[in-house]
Amino acid sequence: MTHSVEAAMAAFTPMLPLAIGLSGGADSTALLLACARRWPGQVSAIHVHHGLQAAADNFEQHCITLCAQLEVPLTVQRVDARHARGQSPEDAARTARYQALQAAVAAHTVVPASIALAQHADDQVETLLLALSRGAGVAGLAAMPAQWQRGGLAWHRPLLEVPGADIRRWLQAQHQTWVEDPTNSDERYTRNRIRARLLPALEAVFPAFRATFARSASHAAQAKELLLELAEQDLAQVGNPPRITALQALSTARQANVLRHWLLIAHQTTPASSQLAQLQQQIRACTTRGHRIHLKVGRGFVLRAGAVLDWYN
Ligand SMILES: Nc1ncnc2c1ncn2[C@@H]1O[C@H](COP(=O)(O)OP(=O)(O)OP(=O)(O)O)[C@@H](O)[C@H]1O
Repeated sequence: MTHSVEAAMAAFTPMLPLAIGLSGGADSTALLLACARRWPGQVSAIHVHHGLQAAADNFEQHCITLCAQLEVPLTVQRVDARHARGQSPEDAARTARYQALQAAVAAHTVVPASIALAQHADDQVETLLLALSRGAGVAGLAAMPAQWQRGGLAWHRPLLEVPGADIRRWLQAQHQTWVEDPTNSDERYTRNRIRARLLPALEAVFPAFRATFARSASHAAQAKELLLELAEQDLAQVGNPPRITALQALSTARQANVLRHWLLIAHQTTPASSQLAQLQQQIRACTTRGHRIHLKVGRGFVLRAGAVLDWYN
């Protein structure tokens, strides 16, 4: 089931004070308005000024006007979101935004206990479809969590079960304006093509897709947790660096799971599916003293070092 803005707000019980990540678009404008009414004097806003588009100043101006009208303290954090090679502009902007939100929280006069972002049910479906289009595993299919802890703060997405159109209708009913992001209609971005072309088709074929896709994402999120627990136990068993004979004693799926975990937590790298398959084949074939393993994996190489696997880059 999807929820109305009112129902989602009724179910939202963050630790106060609360900061809202305010872009100036419809969704975060609605979230700020609803939260400022519900917890007067306990809500602040943070706007990250990307300087990416000419429209950035309009967003900032809207945030200043809205916060003044609601008597909500606003921090504007400027960032340089230029993207590094191999990183998409959207990813760079997102990473810079999370860092800026965190930095702005520390600079706030009243440090909030929680921070809320305004992603909604359509955003969740888009994230899930993007994950599917990349061939993601369970971790990607888990899509966006409704809450998590990071940097001593509780992060929330209270509108994650509310359809985007309902948020806009709610805002119109409150006679509240917002700024339309001009890049939202730019179909060079995959996310926007999904929104413009796929969501209407899904609506026609599976009218309940927002709720059912969200259910799948939460099943995947649960499976992701189990895989993580198992990987932690298995890594403790095979050791870090992992012993080859201990890896060989695991089933193929479990071995893949623990190898991915080892590479991520010990070396901050993620193997491509084909690299992992090759590595597993080498582990299987490693039955003699002289068997060499030396494979490109993620950002570096895995090699055999006697009885264990090692990694370098
Ligand atoms: N420039 C920004 N400054 C502060 N928070 C932001 C900014 N951009 C996005 N956010 C927060 O992250 C959430 C998700 O961002 P995203 O870019 O997916 O949405 P958006 O289209 O900007 O949404 P909205 O309609 O709220 O503006 C937003 O709802 C908002 O809470």
